[in-house]
Amino acid sequence: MSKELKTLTRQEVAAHNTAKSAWIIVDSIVYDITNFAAMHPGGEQIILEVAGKDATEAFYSFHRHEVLSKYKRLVIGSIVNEKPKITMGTGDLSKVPYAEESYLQGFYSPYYTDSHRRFHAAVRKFVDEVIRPDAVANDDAGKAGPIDLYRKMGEVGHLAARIGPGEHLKAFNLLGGVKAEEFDYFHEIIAHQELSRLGTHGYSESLASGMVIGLPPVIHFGSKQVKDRVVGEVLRGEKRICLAITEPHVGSDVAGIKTTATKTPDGKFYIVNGLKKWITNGVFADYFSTAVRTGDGPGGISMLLVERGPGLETRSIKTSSSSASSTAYVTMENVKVPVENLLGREGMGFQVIMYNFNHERWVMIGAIIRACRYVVEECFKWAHQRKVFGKKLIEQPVIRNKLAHMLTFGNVQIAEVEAVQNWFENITYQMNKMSYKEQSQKLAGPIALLKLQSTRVAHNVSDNACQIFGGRGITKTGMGRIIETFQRTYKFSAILGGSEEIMADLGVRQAMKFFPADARL
Ligand code: HEM
Repeated sequence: MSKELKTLTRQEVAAHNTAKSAWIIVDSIVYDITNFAAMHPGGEQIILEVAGKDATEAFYSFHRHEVLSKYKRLVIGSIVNEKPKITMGTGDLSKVPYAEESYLQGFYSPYYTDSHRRFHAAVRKFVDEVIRPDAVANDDAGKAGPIDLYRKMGEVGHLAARIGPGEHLKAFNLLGGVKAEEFDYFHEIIAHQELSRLGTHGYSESLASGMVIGLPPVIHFGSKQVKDRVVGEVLRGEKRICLAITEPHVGSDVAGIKTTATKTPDGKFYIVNGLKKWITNGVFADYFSTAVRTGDGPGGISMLLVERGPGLETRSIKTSSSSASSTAYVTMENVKVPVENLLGREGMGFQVIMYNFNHERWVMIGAIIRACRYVVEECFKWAHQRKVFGKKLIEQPVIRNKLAHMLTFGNVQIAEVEAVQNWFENITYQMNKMSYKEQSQKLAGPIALLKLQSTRVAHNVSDNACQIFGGRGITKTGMGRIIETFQRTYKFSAILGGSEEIMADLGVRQAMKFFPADARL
């Protein structure tokens, strides 16, 4: 039974100013901390010092707003004729400048329509209500999203949305009432970015990052028989898939993979032997879209859908991210795979892998930009909450300068996060307009360069955010939680899907292809 809340005057609260009866006011709500004080993680004395008083400012100097929702049991009432000023409802848009993409903060956009806004509002609500409540605890505990959460994501078409526009969407009632026909890459990126906004890198990764890169090879290159069996069950969240390309000795240089697939004499199976490393979601995956060697050289690479079974083992790798991402070391020893599970033709593996690389990198760019934006929001809030040397941080020019560096690019006043966002939207628009073939020809270079630029921006954002948060920026719990996670995990995007160095080289090499023969200084 819920307890009855009182309406109290500030004088009434002031009378409860001792350890025997201690009440405090935080944002017009009255908390009875009498029994809690001795258990208070920040210490008994500090909290009793404000007994009987309005402790709003003191509270927000040391705690995230979410602490209050965890301690609702301490609430006994509210101050007469006052209402909370700090309202953060689930699913709400942030009003902090630059905390949302500009189309969500009252600016015009040539790209986003009502359909995108509807989709955004519904995805945000779903993520905040269904996924967010356990995200931090699971990320801390290294626990991946459970299969029933996958199923919920499947039911509302969130998994299908993360694979992008296409026929596969027709089987789902998409969030926001969006029709499969109107769904484009701007819708898709919303589905990815809202997970990035959780601020729990490992846990967010556990929610189907493996599928985002592992399922497209099946959709585009699988035989009808394999597709009919696998695509639906993965998109409904019943089974899970990952992409298995990298090996202990092979990272960005895919041509060097050593895992072999040899046909049995009757031609009915491949026997797969080899090792795969850094396989996101591999720990719990049922399916592995796997790069194997069926011959020599780059033309000897093929893609196979390997299913979990005898001979295939996975173990968790501890990375800087939470173990929730379920990144795996995979051993395949004499794993028997039906030849029907070949994705594309034998020797076509390189094309199958490359086919999805642009999309994968584009997803990663969208995710890291959104994570940067979240960090900027945290810094803005913190700079307004935190007082040092008698002033709010935001009143210190040095802090404004650091914030400016996140929002600006060097001395040129172009917003760093906003700049990459704008280039990103331009590329996304090209993806909506171009055929897949045209995208492959024209966008590999720009996407590579933008990925490089976005992770460099992330580097600067992380660095400045850490300085602004000080010790809290390197503390896992409390005010700096998001910053600590970000500085520990942004490097994933700078390495996975092609390292910054490879991206730089690829970007310039692609531009060279279009360099006119008659151009001279
Ligand atoms: C409803 C009232 C309050 C509740 C439920 C509460 C709860 C908590 C919790 C859960 C933490 C651990 C924070 C974390 O690591 O996430 C904490 C830390 C702390 N609290 Fe409170 N608190 C309350 C009020 C206050 C007030 C009024 C003050 C100061 C006057 C205060 C001062 C602190 C300090 C100094 C810390 C340690 C912060 C740090 O590690 O940097 N608390 N409190």
